Amino acid sequence: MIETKGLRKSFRTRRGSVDAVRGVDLYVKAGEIYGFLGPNGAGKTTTLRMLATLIEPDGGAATIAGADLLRAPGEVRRRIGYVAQGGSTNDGSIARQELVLQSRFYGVSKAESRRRADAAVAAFQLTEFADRPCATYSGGQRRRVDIALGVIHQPQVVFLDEPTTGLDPQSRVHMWDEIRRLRDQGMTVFVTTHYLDEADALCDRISIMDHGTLVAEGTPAELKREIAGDVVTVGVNGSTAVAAALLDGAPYVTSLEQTPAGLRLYVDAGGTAIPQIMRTLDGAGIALGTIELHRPSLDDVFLEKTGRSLRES
Ligand SMILES: Nc1ncnc2c1ncn2[C@@H]1O[C@H](COP(=O)(O)OP(=O)(O)OP(=O)(O)O)[C@@H](O)[C@H]1O
Repeated sequence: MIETKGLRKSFRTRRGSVDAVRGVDLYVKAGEIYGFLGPNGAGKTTTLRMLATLIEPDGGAATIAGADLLRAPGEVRRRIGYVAQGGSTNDGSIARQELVLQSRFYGVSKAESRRRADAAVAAFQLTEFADRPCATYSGGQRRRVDIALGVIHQPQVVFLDEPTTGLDPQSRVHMWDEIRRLRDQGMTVFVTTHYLDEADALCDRISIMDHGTLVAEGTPAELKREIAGDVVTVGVNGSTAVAAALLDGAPYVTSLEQTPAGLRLYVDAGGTAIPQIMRTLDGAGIALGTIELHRPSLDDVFLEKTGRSLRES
């Protein structure tokens, strides 16, 4: 649905030039939620704006929903929706009217535009406030209106630039449901985010960008598995040294450390290793105190690829 090859963009500044995007190859499948993750200034928005035809790439190629970005940007524009970081509503506008206008803008008849606006008001749960000015909406309500506006012309692909930034946790989760609903209707969703938990919970696949290039791509689970497997911490009632001797060298344990709290085991897959660890200890008459599974986070992936933490950057 989206394919790019060597996409790049530099900006001239007073001090010289900034290579914002330095050759990005992306492949986004139809009907998936694709997350684009990276620290501030990584080049996410610049990439998104190129794909949404808002700025011209300096080089490379891209096809979006079957249309060529460089040769047929007008065609790309008709097939996509774009929701900017700050949204596009102003305080005085009224959601239902804006939805009708936006639909009319895409050449849809008045009657059909009204019908679509009513359907969007129901689908995005805007009924309570859709006929009041936007100035009176909460942050989450306003973001829902922004997204409803971005998809009123029923695009094949929608680009969402940080749709949940600034929302409280409950509104963020609500927004995830809205985004999943778009995917379930067959839309391809390309979403940028700073939030690791969001990328993890929401996205079918993600890529991580840093300094204008992609440093990792895959499903959240694949990326996390790729780096380290899982960690299981075990506390035993009795001799930790005996438990360590029993578990060290077990085929399902990659490596093992003794810690003040007990044992730290590195395993390929915690879900299968935990029952085996429990059986081994039980068979030797060692009473288990605690056992916990820790899965590596996307931050660990970023740390592994770039040498620094996404949270700190
Ligand atoms: N119009 C511009 N002129 C000069 N430099 C720019 C321009 N737009 C972006 N940049 C620079 O390009 C780099 C990438 O910026 P971009 O906005 O794409 O990053 P981002 O990953 O979206 O960051 P954020 O998460 O903060 O939105 C940054 O160094 C930024 O300062």
